[in-house]
Amino acid sequence: MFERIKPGFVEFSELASAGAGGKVAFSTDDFFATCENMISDSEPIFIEDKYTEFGKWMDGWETRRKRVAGHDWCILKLATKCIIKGFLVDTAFFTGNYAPKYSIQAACLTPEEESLIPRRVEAIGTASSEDDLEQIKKLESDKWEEIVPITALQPGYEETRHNYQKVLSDEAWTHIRVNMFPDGGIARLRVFGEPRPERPALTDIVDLVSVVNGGCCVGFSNAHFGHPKNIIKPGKGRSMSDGWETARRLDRPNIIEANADGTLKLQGNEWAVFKLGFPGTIKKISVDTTHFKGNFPDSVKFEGVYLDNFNWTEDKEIPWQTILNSSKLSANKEHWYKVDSEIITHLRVTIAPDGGLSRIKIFGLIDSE
Ligand SMILES: NC(=O)NC(NC(N)=O)C(=O)[O-]
Repeated sequence: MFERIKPGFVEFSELASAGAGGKVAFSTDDFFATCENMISDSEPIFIEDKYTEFGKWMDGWETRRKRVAGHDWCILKLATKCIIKGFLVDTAFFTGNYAPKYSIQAACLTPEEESLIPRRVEAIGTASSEDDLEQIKKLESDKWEEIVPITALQPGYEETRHNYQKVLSDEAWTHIRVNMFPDGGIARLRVFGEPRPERPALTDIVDLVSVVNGGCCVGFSNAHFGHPKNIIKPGKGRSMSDGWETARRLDRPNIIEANADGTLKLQGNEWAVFKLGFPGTIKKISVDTTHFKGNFPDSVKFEGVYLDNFNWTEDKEIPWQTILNSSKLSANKEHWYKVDSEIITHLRVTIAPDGGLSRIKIFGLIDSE
């Protein structure tokens, strides 16, 4: 194992992957392998003898060897407007064909500007037409700020594939432009950041903890198999690895005892705390244990709190208020609960005694203040 020590910014939500809601808006060349692969949620793989009619099948974005001036680039739409904290450029398996250098620009595009991007057709063996390139020039305004200058990449061997890059800008962006100099392949691009979406209308019922509405995980007790930031992503979980899964508690022999009446007495629990995108009141909760069959938690509890300064730290005494009393869960299923909370800024989800959740949703109304 050559896993490098990961930088702190990987704790932030990932906001470019397809599972988070990221999209490829444009790419200059998709000859060997399409740009969509670069934002796939799965880990890249290599299949020794797999070839397409265009060349070696590669699990990433790979362009042709350029025989004309210029470089290849693409535009990605992020899952939500966000402050970018850092990137992981993974060149896995691209060895003699990795992009030697890259840079990243970012912009906050209006819907009108976004509509200038030519319609994307995802297919290997394709390249953007002269018309598309002419059309997209209209977007090459001073809006694109360089947030990663031209930087060398390392090849996709196990010990060098993970190219991390910290970002210091505090501005919020909707799109990034990834430039490869001059051409080549990138297996995966991960964008870590803090969501900063536009405020939804006060009358809309929204999932206040969803990452696309600005929610983020700010603390947890255990994330051994899967990080709790996964459970606030949109859509269904892809597999167990796309959820929050704790280790089996080491005090297991003592955690499950029977009360005198035969009911279970569970001891110990695991928790995760989330900051909501906007303060609001919660009306409906969904807890989804999809994929967790032999390891769903026995029960779940939801609590909330309004913190004036909008900050939470583990060492603070927090006056948590119950929103959903401890409720039994079952395997591989979405559970719905009606609730009626005060205005909250933070949510604590407690599972007893341990196990995994796929997704949570808290539908409610944004506070008018
Ligand atoms: N063996 C290769 O990977 N060759 C080429 N790439 C693909 N995908 O065929 C290349 O050199 O760019």
